Parts: sequence; C-alpha cells; structure tokens
Amino acid sequence: MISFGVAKIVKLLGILSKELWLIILVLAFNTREEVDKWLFDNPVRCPGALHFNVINGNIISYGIQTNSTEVMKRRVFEDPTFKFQLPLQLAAEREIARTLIGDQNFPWVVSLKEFAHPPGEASSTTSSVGPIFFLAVAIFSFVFQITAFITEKELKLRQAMTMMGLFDTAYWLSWITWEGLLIFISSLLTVIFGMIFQFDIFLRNNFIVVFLLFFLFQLAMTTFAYWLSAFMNKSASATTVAFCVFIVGFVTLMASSGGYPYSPGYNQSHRDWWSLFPPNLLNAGLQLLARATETPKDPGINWSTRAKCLPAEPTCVITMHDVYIGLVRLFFLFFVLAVYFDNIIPNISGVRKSKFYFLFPGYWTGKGGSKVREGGCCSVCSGSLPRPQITTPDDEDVLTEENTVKKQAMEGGYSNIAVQIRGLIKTYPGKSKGCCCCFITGPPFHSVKGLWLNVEKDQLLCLLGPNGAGKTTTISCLTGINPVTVGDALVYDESIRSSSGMTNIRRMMGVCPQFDILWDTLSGQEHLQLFANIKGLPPASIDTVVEKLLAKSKITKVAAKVRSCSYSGGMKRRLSVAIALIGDPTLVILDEPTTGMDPITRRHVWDIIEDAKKGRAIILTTHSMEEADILSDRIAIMAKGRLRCIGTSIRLKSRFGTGFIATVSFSGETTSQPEALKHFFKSRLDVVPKEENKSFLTYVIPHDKERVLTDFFTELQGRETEFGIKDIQLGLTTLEEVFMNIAKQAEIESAAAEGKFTTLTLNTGQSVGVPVGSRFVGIPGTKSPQNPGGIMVEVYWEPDDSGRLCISGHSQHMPIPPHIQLPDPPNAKSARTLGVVIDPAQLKML
Ligand SMILES: Nc1ncnc2c1ncn2[C@@H]1O[C@H](COP(=O)(O)OP(=O)(O)OP(=O)(O)O)[C@@H](O)[C@H]1O
Repeated sequence: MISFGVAKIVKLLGILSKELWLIILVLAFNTREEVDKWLFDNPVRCPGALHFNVINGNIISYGIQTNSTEVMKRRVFEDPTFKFQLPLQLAAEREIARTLIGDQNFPWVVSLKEFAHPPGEASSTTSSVGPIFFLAVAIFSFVFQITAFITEKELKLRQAMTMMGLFDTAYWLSWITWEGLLIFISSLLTVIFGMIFQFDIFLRNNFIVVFLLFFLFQLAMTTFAYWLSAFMNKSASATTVAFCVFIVGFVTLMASSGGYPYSPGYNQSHRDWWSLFPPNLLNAGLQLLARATETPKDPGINWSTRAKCLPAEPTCVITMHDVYIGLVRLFFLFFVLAVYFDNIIPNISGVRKSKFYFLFPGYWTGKGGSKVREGGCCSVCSGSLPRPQITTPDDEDVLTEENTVKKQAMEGGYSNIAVQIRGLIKTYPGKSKGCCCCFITGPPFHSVKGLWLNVEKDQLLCLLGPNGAGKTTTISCLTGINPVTVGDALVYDESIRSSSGMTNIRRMMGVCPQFDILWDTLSGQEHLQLFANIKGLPPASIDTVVEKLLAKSKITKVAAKVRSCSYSGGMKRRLSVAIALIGDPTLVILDEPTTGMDPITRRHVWDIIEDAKKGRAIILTTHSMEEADILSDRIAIMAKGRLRCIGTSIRLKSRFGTGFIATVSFSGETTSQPEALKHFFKSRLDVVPKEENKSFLTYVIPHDKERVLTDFFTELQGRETEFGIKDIQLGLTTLEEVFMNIAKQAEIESAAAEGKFTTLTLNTGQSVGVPVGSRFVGIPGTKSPQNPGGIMVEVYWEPDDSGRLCISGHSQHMPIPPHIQLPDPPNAKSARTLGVVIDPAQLKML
C-alpha cells in the first residue's frame, strides 16, 4: 500500500489490512509520478495502491491503482479488479462514511456478486481443475505399471526368464516397447476424450502438441515407476506408493498455482529442482495450453509455435518445447536410475552388484566384471564373508567323489562330465537390523559348505536332502540366480563365475524351478511360445516345438489356450517341466518337479523325465524317495549344507540302510504258527518283528546277518507248511530309511556343534549329556582320520522301555563303561549305518 499524506490514512490502512489479508506497505510519496515510478520498479511486490489526493471539508479525493501485470495476476489475483480493487474501494468508502457519520461501528454491508454468465461461454475448467484431473488419469496407468513391475519381481517371473537366458537389455527394451504402446493408446484416448468433452485446450491447441504432452508425461512416469519399484518387493505396497505420488502431485500443483516457479521472480535452480517431478511439468504444460487459449482471439499452440510464449509475455520463462525437453530428460534420468538401483539393491534372492559395477569394462563387454554379490546392507559393513569350517568327509564315497573332482580339476579328463561342482560354498550374510547402511549385522549363514560333485552326461543325478539342506541354493548357484561365495562349477566346461560363461550355460540349460513361475494372464501355449522366443528358437519351428511339448506334457489343445491361472497345481507343474525342456537343453534342472501331483500325473511326469534323459544330463531334486529310486542313475544326499553320501540307489541302501526287510505272510488260522515262526527268527537271526498282524510279520534283518541269510531262507522255505507260510518277500531297506538315517545324523551333528545337549541316564547310574536327537544303539570304538591318536567314539545306544540303555541286538542290559573302555563292540559297519558319530569331546559326563 503506497500513499502520500501519510498522517491522514494510517487508521484507514489498519482496517484495510484486516479486510484484504495483505501485508500493507505504507510509503510516503509527494507526487503521483513518484508512486508510478515506485510501482514500475517493483511490479512483483505490490498488488496496488490507494492514494489520497485531497482531503478537506469540501472534498475527499482518492485514487486506486491496480497492479494488473501478468506476474501479479498469476501470483496474487487472477482478476485484480474484482478481487482487489473493488474490496479496497469499498473498504475505503466505508471508513470515509464512518468517519463522516462519526460512528466507527456503523454497519456498511456491500456484497459483491458476479453477473450471471450467458450460456455457452468458454469454460475455464481445464486451467483450474484440469491438471489435477489429468494427473489422476495418468496416475491410473502409473498404478498398473508399478504393480506390474513389482508383481513380476515378487513372483520371480523375471528370475525365471533370466534363468532361461533372457538378457537384461532385452528385458528393459521389451518393457519400454510394451509400455510405450500402451501409453500411446492411452494418450490418444485422453486427447480424443478431451475433444469430445469440448475442453478448450484440446479443441484450440494443435492435436500433436497436446498429444505429445500427455505421451511424454506418461513415458516419464513409466521410468519413474521403474525406479520406485526397485525399492519395493511387495505388490501390495504399489497402490500406497502411487497414492502418495498423487498426493505429492496435488500438493505441488497447489503450491504452483501462484506461478511458482515458472515466473521471473524465481531463479533457474528452483525451476530445475521443481521439474524433477513429472507431474509438475505436466502442470506447467497444461497451464501453457490453457493460457494460449484464454481469450477467443488466442490462436492456441501449434507445432511451429511450441517454442514461443503464447500470448507473448516478457515474463515468460517456459515454453511447451521446454516442457517436452524436460519430460524427455526425466524419462532418461529415471531409466538410468531404475537400471542402476535394480542392479545394486539386493533382489528377491538377495543378489546385488557392486555400487560401481558400471565402472568395470566387463559389465559393458559381457566378459566378466559384472560379478554379483550377496545381498545385505552394504559392501562396507558386510565385507568379505567368513568361510564355513571345511572338514574331510566321513563318508568314503563322498571322499572319493571329492578327490576325483579335485584330481580332474587339476589334471583334466572330465570330458564325460556335464556338470562339475568344485568346492562350492554359499554363504548368506547376516541380516542387518535397521535400514540402509551399517547397522547391526547378524551372523552369516553357510547354506552350502563345500560341495564337490560330478554330474555325468546322459545321467540323472538326484539331489536329496531334508528341508534346508542346501539343494535349491546349489541349483540357484548353477543357474546363476545366486552368486557363489567360494568355489566354482563348470557346466559343459563353462564357468558359472563368468558372465559370458553364464550366458553360454543358459543357452544349454532348461530349468523347472521349485515354485511355478507363470504369468496368470498367459495361457500354457503362450508360455511355451514366450520361452521358445527367449531361448532363441527359429520362429518357423516354434509352433511345432510348442505343439510337441504340449502333447508330451498331456496338456490338451483346449487347456493350452486357457489362462494358466485356471490350471490345477499338477497342470502348472507339467507346464513348468515342459518349459524346462524347450530348446532341447543339454542340462535340465528340475527342482521338485512333481510336488503336489496325484500319483497318476506323477507317473506321467516320470515318463517325461525318463524320456528326456536321453542325450542330456539332468539334476533332479525331490522329496519323493520312490521318484529318486525309479529315475536316478546316482543319488546324492545333502544335509545341513554338506554332501553326506553319494552312489547308486542299491549302494546307498546297502551302506546306509538298516539291512534287509523280510515280510512273511501266513494263513493265520492258528495262533501257534506265528509264535513258532517268531521263535524261529529269534533263534536263528536274533530279531523280533518290526510289525506284525494276523496275516503277516515284518522283520528288519541287519546287514551282518547277510552271510547266513541264504541258509536261513532255504530252511524257511522248506518249513513253509509247518509255519503256515503263504508267501515270503525279501528286500533291501528303502531309500526312505537311508534318507531318514542320514538326516537324523546331520541333525544330531548340528545339535552337537551348536552345543545343544540332553541328559541320558545310563544303567550304570551315570548321566551323560548327549546331543539333542541322539539315538544310541551301540558303542564301537574306532580310530578316525580326525582323531588318529585317540579313539573316536561312535555311540549307538537305544533306551529300552524302562528308559535304561541296552546295546542294540543284545538281549541283556550291558553296563556302559564310564568312558572309552569298550567291551565287545557290535559290528561297526551296522552300528555306523544306524547311529551317529560323536567325538568324545561332545559327550558330557554330567
Ligand atoms: N536368501 C537367503 N538368505 C539367507 N538364508 C537363505 C537364503 N536362501 C536360503 N537360505 C537358507 O539356506 C538354507 C538352505 O536353503 P535351500 O532353499 O537351499 O534348502 P533346500 O534344501 O532347497 O530346502 P527345501 O527342500 O525346503 O527346498 C536354508 O536354511 C535357508 O533358510
């Protein structure tokens, strides 16, 4: 507020300030010209002036000046006459009237109203609510985009495609192309709808100019969504994030309604920062379009005038061309950031690259150098991970396998080997508590602790092991999903540690992951076509290959065209197996392929696998012992990250099973016959029935009785009628039993290693602390490689019904000597297959 004749107007100004909510500046000027000059020099600061020319008994003369520059219009009053000048004038008149009347509370009520508009007058909706409306429209596609990116991550779909050989560049390009197409259509529809609803900016600005604004905006929002999705792993959070982006967009929109920062009062750095958020540029663009069609005479923006200010204003700081450039810049900026963060933030498997991965030439040439690291908070705090304690394997077959691999690694000669795993160690860093960088890190976890293994060509190796044994980790290292911590593996002579090697390996490999990684919206046929393309099959052959695989996996032509979300669990697994076989891979990895299948489907998948064995190596993990028994050429059992045994099914059964299983069925008409039979078994083999009922008896016969078995069963057959025997069946123990024994042994070892002991009272009255889960069935004393000087105690005890202990296979209770002095140890071989090796140090005398 500027005035001259200061003393007379001070009071009036105080009242005016309440009315107008403005900061009133009282300045004294002597002439009207001085006022004008001040206003001219300060166009941004002052909305107007009230100046008194003459105040005396005869006349009150005052003038009101309004700052109607564009800057002020945008910053303070859209309509200075209505919003500023009239209220100011009314307030001045009211105060004059009250002064003349002599009553300061004299009511003086004047209401201002606009005259009713004639119908059909141009709407200004676009410039007022337009940005919010269009931002909301664009946010829709943003929500879908960000959800799609995160879902792909969450369902490990990208991981599946990577395993099958998809390159990152192809992945990004396919996304950009697909999104580009969708955005093209949605921008086109936005402009067409804008025209249908007769918004001025759509009708009077050039079509291409308007279309390009929406297209580029949505393109920038797409890479913005990519970038944000790098920080999220759950699709449920996508909507929340999109909503937050909308709210922020709304707030910045409100903040910029006064012209911020695209007016001369603000410097370029404000504008640069502000323009980093795509909705701000959309808003600026819409404002430009609206301003270019403000009055009926305005021509609107066309392609040739996009770099000009319309209407021409000296205060113009941004043009449509600048908006386009800004959006294109944002598109590239967020794209680069998205790719960068995608690489350095640990993915769903906890894998990430170094923060400076792009500085390694190998990253760009594809010849190594882009090695990945395990996840965790940051390289600084995780440092190099400690290695697990490497021990010489107890098992002779495992030791032989390890030595063979080591020898071949040194001397060569592994031409018949498809996969050679060389001392593979996988350590996961401890989980960090806190966020981002360098908080407390838990202890690292060794998932695989030094695996040496050969998988021969044309053979199926079955990898067995209880949950958490490290099977999937081994597979994910072989498929390149997880980087190995130490060691290496060669797949047909290509190292999994080099990125070029991994690229070649992926060309030769087909993978059926543990969980079906399928797109709900794609049919079975489309899945096979997609992966056939990723595998790089010639386009002409794809249909034939897909048809064959569908027939092989018994997915009917009708089902093949149905979306995979409606498939049963078994169908999904069959489809996953079919995907693994696409492109005739020479190495097929099947991680629990028959999980959740009914017996018939399972047998059918076995047929597919049996067929697939020809001409390729297969690594199969399963929890079905029957499956392993039927399909495998060799079986490797892992537990607690180590290989526990390896060999053919027969070898494992004979080495780790409890012996032979004899099932004798009889007529059961007289009760004396089974009793006589039981007595016969007891007296000859010293065994009691494991299971019995009216019609059969089942015995487990230890291996050490193998020598007498032939004679025993010959005699038994001769006395069949006497015992009322209908049938005798003799077999080796099952693989399941082997598995259980190995798993149990690993459990106990691990309990001992972790210091978890439980108390057993011996029949000598002593108490012994033994690892949790121990089952003691004998005490052979042996020397061991780990304990060459001393005695390694293998304690195999089993409590009897009274809770006391007896040596298995002996009827009488035998006192356990206080320590190592062992009486007549039972057969070491059989005891070893049943029990647990415990170092004396692990036995605590309580
Ligand atoms: N990303 C990870 N971070 C930390 N630990 C992990 C990670 N992935 C796996 N592990 C751990 O490694 C161990 C081995 O897991 P893995 O999935 O390889 O077992 P598995 O033998 O395949 O078991 P299952 O039969 O249940 O699939 C488990 O104890 C598991 O918790």
